[in-house]
Amino acid sequence: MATKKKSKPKSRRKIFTKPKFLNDERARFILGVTLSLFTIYTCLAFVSFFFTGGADQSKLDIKWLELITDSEIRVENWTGKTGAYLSNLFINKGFGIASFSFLYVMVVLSLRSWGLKIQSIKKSILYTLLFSIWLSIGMAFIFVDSTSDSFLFLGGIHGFFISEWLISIIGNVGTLFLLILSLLCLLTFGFQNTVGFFKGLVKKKEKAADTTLEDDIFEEELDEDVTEQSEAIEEIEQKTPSFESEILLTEESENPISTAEEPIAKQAESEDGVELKIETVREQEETVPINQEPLEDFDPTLDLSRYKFPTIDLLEDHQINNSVVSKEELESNKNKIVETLRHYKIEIVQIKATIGPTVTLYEIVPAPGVRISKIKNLEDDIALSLSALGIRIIAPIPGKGTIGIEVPNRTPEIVSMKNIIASKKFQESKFALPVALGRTISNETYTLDLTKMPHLLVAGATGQGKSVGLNAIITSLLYKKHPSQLKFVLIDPKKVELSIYSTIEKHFLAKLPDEEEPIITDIHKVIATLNSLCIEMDSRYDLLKKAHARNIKEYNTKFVKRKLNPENGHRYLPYIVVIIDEFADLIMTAGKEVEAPIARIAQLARAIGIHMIIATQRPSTNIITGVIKANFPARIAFKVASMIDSRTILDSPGANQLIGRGDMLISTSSDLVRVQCAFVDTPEVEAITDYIMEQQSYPSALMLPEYVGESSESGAGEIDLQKRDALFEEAARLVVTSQQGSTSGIQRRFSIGYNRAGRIVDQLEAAGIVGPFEGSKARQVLIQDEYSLEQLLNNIAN
Ligand SMILES: Nc1ncnc2c1ncn2[C@@H]1O[C@H](COP(=O)(O)OP(=O)(O)OP(=O)(O)O)[C@@H](O)[C@H]1O
Repeated sequence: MATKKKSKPKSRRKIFTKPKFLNDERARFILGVTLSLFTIYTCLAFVSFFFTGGADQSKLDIKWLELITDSEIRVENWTGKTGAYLSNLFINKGFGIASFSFLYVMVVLSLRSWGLKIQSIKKSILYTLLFSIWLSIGMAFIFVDSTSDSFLFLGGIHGFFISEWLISIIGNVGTLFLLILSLLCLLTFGFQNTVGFFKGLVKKKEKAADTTLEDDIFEEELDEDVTEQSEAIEEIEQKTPSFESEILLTEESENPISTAEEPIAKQAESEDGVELKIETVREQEETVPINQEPLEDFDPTLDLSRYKFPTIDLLEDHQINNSVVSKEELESNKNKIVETLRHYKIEIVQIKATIGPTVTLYEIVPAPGVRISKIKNLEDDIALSLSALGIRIIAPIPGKGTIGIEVPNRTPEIVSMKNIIASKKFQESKFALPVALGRTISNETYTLDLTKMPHLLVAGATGQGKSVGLNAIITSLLYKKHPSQLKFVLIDPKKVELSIYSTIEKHFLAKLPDEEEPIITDIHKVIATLNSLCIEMDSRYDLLKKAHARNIKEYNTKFVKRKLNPENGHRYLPYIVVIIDEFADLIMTAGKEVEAPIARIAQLARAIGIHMIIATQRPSTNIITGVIKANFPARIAFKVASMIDSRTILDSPGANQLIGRGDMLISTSSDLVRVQCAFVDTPEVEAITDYIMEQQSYPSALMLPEYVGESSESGAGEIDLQKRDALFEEAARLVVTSQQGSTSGIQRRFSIGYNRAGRIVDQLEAAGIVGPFEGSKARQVLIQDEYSLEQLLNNIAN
């Protein structure tokens, strides 16, 4: 079955898939070197051909093998027989000097092996081929006579024959027109702004014609205008520090006359200098559309522009075998409910059944005068009379004034992830981080926006569907997000559940810089990763502050609109989703060390796009502590063993009455919804990750900031203060004046790496300027004023 599943997507994939060995960085390196050297070699051979081709020509009309094996033959070409043969083949027998353009394709290929993309390979091959064909015909057409007695065919044999053929059919003029037309076609389809360029040329000509008449009259005023205008531009430049205006002004200043030539010149005649300044500002605004080309929106997906989102057929339809709830089952349950209520003298006016995937909701409207609390008190009796597990009474159903009794179906349905992903609701969802979880009792697709939650706590006894639930969450995000927009940090102390995602490391995962494993399993690394996320959080907050953005959405919009300059440290911020499977294991072994950074991220990370999903089998109060609970308002409960567990997770009973196999209660703010979790099997997840893995990736996983917490603790004692960092004194002054001893603060202030900043902090600790490492909190500053600091620095220096 598995083979059948996997073969499907493969048959649909592109013919030219990247060879497997190119996934290895070393192989790519060697290939890059080989291609680069070969490009240089070929280039030398071609150049040499112009000087030596005449002398070599008579020796090159034999096969290459014969040529290289015959030791009698000597050639002049600087690159030997092979070079001479190659150049003759390409230049004379092929495309003439247009053969040089093939070197461009080789440069593109070599650069790609080094990880640099200047153009798509397909495009560069296509355009180079078309251009070579055109140039070779063009060259042969123009130089048909001048090279007739030379060894060199500037258009190659290819160009010669085609041009001769064309001339015989449409004559010289026709061939010339055809060449012009085909060149225009090439330029128009090859470069986006060709049409704009020609339009611009025409306009410039028109303007020039208009203004020549006025030029003499306004010559003097123009000089003044230009000076005043450039002053005004300078003024604006100082006032508007934005990235956009910088580009605009540079372009403007390249051609100041053309802007001065326009209406401003006319105004100068009748109005004074102040007016002119105002005109200049308006003029500058109007030029934006003309200069828009360099300001085209930044596209974060461009690096992996050919990335294809997983297709729906990678998922399976598990719903085929679902059986429907029979009428007889519905009738029998209805009768039992009515009878039991009657037994307690409760009359009902209406009863309505809504068949859900796992349970059917019987909605009762009691007769007037019946108190709802009376029915609620009968919960246990009703459950007993229906003698079924998993009965839940909702009295009243919020916002409806009816009473709901959920009765499990005899054969629960499986809700396929395939149907949920294909649903209109999910497909058309505009959520920033859309998660499709399953189906509600009324068979609606249940989706939520993770950014709104903003974190999720998932709990449930073993075997009740937690892992499937986590896979459903991850899968739905993979179906909607491009690798540039989303990164996962996967923490899995159990080492098995999330390992399936390690293959998409370079597309979708984030990890510590020198970490080998894509999925974090070791407790020390978990602590370091969580603290590193805190650093990332701080640095993202700094970026938002600098950009005057309130949240990641606003920030990224500004970045995309090129209002934030990458040279000032700005970067496109992907969402980061941190998933911790088996949180209990972490808290039991590391306690506060994991709880503190988790709580900190949970409290603050909403605005900057870091969201956490923590899952546990053991929903007891020593694991889901008050701190954790307070920071995770959105919770999902699969079936748990006891009502106490249910209260621990949801603050209400109910999760203990679920029926398992993905039956869950989702609590968001005040809402509590029963949802049947979508089922996605491991082979399906594998098919999705394989599909992603086989596509072009980033060179590595996203690198989180370095965290050097623990090493600083042990290292401080061994620091040699004689080998102080060059920034030691400055950093000490910064720490004392700001009374803040954080490594990230020093890193930002001096624009240095985290490791170096960490070493400086170690030295500050050894010198007694800051206190010891205190987890994710900033260190205490032990020197209170600058005078004491200077004394201390003097002592160290002596
Ligand atoms: N949504 C679902 N629909 C149908 N069956 C499900 C669903 N979720 C889980 N199951 C069934 O329950 C089994 C156990 O699910 P899962 O592995 O997710 O449990 P778990 O809570 O993660 O257990 P553990 O905590 O021990 O890892 C699955 O193999 C599957 O057969």
